[in-house]
Amino acid sequence: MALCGKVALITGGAQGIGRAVAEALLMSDCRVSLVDLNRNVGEESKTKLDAEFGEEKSLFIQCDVTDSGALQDAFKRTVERFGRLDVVINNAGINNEKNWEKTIQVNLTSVIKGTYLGLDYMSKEHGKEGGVIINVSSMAAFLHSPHQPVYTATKHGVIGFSRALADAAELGNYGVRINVLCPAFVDTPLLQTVSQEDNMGKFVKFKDDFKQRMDKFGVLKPSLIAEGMMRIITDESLNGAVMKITSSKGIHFHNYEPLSA
Ligand SMILES: NC(=O)C1=CN([C@@H]2O[C@H](COP(=O)(O)OP(=O)(O)OC[C@H]3O[C@@H](n4cnc5c(N)ncnc54)[C@H](O)[C@@H]3O)[C@@H](O)[C@H]2O)C=CC1
Ligand SMILES: CCCCCC(=O)/C=C/[C@H]1[C@H](O)CC(=O)[C@@H]1CCCCCCC(=O)O
Repeated sequence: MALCGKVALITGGAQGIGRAVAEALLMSDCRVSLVDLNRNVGEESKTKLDAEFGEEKSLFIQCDVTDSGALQDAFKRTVERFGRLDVVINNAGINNEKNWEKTIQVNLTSVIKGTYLGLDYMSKEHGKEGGVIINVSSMAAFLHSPHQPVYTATKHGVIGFSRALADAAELGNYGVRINVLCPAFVDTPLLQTVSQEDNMGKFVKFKDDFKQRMDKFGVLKPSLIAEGMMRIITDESLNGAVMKITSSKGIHFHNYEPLSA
């Protein structure tokens, strides 16, 4: 996909991985809608991006992705403002084993809703021009931990949903590619939550073990995740792909057996 003039919507775009991806897209002359719950951080990020790329290149929309109406409205406002939609990145995520139902709502249910909204605005089924959707999972979907059972479950779910729908998109000629990105530990504010009782609940007692895993596996920079994301966005051959990003192997893909049925 040639990026100049294209429009991307990123949930959780105010900070961390989402923010790094927004910068990479703006550098490629895309226009970007940052959809995020956190108004303060979102407005701060928008101000910084305005100074570097120009005010007209981005939009910040305060939105809780678990509020279906607000998420629908965020897509509508993005298309009203920029006139099109080409890239959807369902990235907003939380780590909360105490309020685990919220974790399912943010990390899985909202990713499903964001994907279906992306299809509404981009699929050839609806007379649109096509595009690409990237759903953010995690290496927790491959290397589960005792500290995050529900977080791990949501990240497994993101992969299953995205790969099944990617096949449907191909069979149905939607013109939309659906792929998954699975980072290992990344240096963002989310990583701080692993030692907080408010987030981990009874699993907080494993916090030292968690930190040992970070020491063992290393912590990646958000800019590397943005590099992987840009590869998925631009490589038109990728559909149903699961990209992993780790310290030991860098950017690479998970190999699945071909369907035998
Ligand atoms: N940081 C890490 O080590 C890893 C992160 N991931 C995943 O990457 C994604 C992004 O995470 P980070 O950038 O690390 O986290 P982060 O905490 O730095 O950023 C997440 C953003 O999502 C927003 N958000 C949270 N709940 C929301 C809601 N209900 N509605 C709208 N926005 C909401 C936050 O306000 C925040 O700006 C998540 O899905 C996370 O699970 C995956 C693997 C590793
Ligand atoms: C919520 C904050 C942490 C989120 C990071 C994440 O998604 C966690 C993944 C870890 C899992 O829960 C336990 C782990 O060990 C996972 C990280 C695994 C990284 C493996 C890298 C292997 C390699 O370098 O080859």
